[in-house]
Amino acid sequence: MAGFDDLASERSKAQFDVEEMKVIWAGSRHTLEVSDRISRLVANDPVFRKDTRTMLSRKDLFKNTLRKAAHAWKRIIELRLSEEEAAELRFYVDEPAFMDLHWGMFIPTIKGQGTEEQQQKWLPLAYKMKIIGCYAQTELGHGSNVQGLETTATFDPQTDEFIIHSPTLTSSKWWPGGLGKVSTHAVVYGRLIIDSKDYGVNGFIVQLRSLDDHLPLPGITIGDIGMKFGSGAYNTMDNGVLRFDHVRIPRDQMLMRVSQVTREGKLVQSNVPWQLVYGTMVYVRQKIVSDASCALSRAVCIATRYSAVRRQFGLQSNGIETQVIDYKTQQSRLFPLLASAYAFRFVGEWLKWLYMDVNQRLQASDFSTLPEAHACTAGLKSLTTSATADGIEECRKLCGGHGYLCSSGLPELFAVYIPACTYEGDNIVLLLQVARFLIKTVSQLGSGKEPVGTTVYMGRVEQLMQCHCAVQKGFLELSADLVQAAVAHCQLIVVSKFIEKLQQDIPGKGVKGQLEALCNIYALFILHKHLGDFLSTGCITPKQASLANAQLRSLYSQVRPNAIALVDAFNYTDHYLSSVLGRYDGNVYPKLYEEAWKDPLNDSVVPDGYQEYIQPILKQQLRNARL
Ligand SMILES: CC/C=C/C/C=C\C/C=C\CCCC(=O)SCCNC(=O)CCNC(=O)[C@H](O)C(C)(C)COP(=O)(O)OP(=O)(O)OC[C@H]1O[C@@H](n2cnc3c(N)ncnc32)[C@H](O)[C@@H]1OP(=O)(O)O
Ligand SMILES: Cc1cc2nc3c(=O)[nH]c(=O)nc-3n(C[C@H](O)[C@H](O)[C@H](O)COP(=O)(O)OP(=O)(O)OC[C@H]3O[C@@H](n4cnc5c(N)ncnc54)[C@H](O)[C@@H]3O)c2cc1C
Repeated sequence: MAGFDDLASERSKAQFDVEEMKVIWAGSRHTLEVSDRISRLVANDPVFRKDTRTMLSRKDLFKNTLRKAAHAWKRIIELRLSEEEAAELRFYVDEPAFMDLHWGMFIPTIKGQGTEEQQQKWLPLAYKMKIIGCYAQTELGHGSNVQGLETTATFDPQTDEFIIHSPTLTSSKWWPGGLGKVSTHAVVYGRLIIDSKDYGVNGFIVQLRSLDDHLPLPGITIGDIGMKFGSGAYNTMDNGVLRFDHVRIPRDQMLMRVSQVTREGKLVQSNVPWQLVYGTMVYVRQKIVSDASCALSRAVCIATRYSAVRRQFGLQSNGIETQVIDYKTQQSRLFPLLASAYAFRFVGEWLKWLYMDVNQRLQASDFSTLPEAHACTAGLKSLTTSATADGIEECRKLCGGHGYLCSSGLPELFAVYIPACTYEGDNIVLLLQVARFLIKTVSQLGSGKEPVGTTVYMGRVEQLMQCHCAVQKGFLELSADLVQAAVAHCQLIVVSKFIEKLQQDIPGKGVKGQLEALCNIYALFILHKHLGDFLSTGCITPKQASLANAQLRSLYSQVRPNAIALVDAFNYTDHYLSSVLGRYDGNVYPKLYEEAWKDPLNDSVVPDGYQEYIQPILKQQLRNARL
């Protein structure tokens, strides 16, 4: 059978130790063991099947998601899974759901923005899921511009309460995941008003639904915002709308780590920067970068395996056609994506470290690295999600016609992934934040303040001072170019972190060599993509450009025999991939054929509607009627 033989033969060609590469990909032997065990647990549990997801109505789809979430929670309790194992389980269930926001944003917000007392009160309830929370920041009228939010939280000194109110239609909370149908509580961002004075945006814990019958509490209007892009995909999530009509909450439900409101209605600022109100976004952006490597590697795994199974043209001496993976054009589209998946993995690892480091410093009242952490998380979130969204679509095209079938797994992966370019900060808005950070750094050159961390190279580039003068003309006017500069800065971080990874001790036969090849492919591909910029700025000569392209072609040949093993190293189960084209065993054609017959349209041989709409045409009744 073609697929079986092809992938088995590909695996036998690998020039490196795949098991050791799995450890590198996972981050450690321990993480590999956990993710391997939990992914198999999910794959073998029939409740977590996802093969009919794209065919269900929204209501059935959503109910099925609730069933899976409840089952996941039951298994987590029964098996006494650790926090790490539970997170892996939710990851491999692979279905966006209210749980993501509860664990991924509600809990981290209370941890990051709540006082010790508030954490003690709310976290045990949230950890035991006695309450379910979401993150209600975005409104109908404002998402990117957080300081433009209109929801108000007015302090009432008479009752020692805040009155949460939606004064306009555009102040309706709009988008929060988990809000529409499930959450009992939310962290709501609104304008803090004391004695008619507006103190800007802060977070408040607000109960939304009764813990007895799940009905909205008085003064609260709540619902789902409707179908989103694609079938299945992000429609498993109840993104919601929420309006408040003078809803009262106790004063101690304002998250008070950054600033406190006293019983007398006095605002007291802590010594922490006010930007910590934005802290959850930094945390989630960091997480999104690691997730980008998962989504991209998944698409690349499907496209690489299928490219080795698929044969078109080029009859060889043995009478069989050429595997499409052997075409240089296929390699030049696929291998940079393979390299990007690894690059994003390693930059994600580094970003996780950076985030932990900044958090430790914050505990010790050292706020110096916060601006850099913000710029890195914002910029890398933007770069990696844009590249991943484009990369998934490229993988679909790399799979030809079959890539367009839902059973390839790629349409749903694309539909579920693309909002990552928008949520947690629109990618352009985030790059503008990076640009501001870069300009600020440049403006300080020569003042004796040496650039550090990811901007250390700036101290070595003389022309940057002139750049600063040019930007004085107007940030907005030059913003399209500044966004490009921000992307270039982030690309430099990605490449540097890949190189730093290679400087670590990397055990396993041939593993380091493969990673070096991928790192070079990533760097040279970026150079190739932006050749015009490199040449026009005199950073490289035309001769160097052509050498770089020749080197890239030679690297593709080096990676070719290892391509299947490099995607096997992701260690994905067939359940997680949910793709007929990406099956581990390569048994593509019989399974594609089998899948087609499962479509509900094939339940009957003659379709519903035949008598009303097809037969009259064929019998020419319609035409005769007109004559
Ligand atoms: C576990 C993870 C998984 C979980 C989640 C599960 C599923 C994920 C799926 C979906 C979740 C999606 C959730 C959401 O989308 S939540 C909503 C997210 N919303 C946004 O991202 C809004 C984007 N907008 C902003 O962040 C800000 O409005 C802004 C664009 C940054 C502008 O801020 P603003 O205060 O108006 O103005 P600036 O003058 O630009 O900034 C002032 C000052 O603050 C600094 N700054 C800005 N942001 C931060 C930050 N996050 N941290 C630290 N510092 C920050 C900025 O640099 C500036 O500093 P200066 O020194 O220059 O004054
Ligand atoms: C699937 C999904 C899940 C979400 N989940 C949540 C959630 O759980 N909680 C929550 O609070 N929110 C959530 N959101 C909302 C999300 O965070 C916002 O949609 C996002 O931050 C973008 O904001 P916006 O919609 O206001 O876009 P806009 O800012 O209106 O963007 C529209 C266009 O304007 C451009 N633009 C905006 N400002 C500027 C500028 N200053 N300069 C140049 N161009 C600009 C943008 O680049 C974009 O092209 C979710 C959104 C989605 C799609």
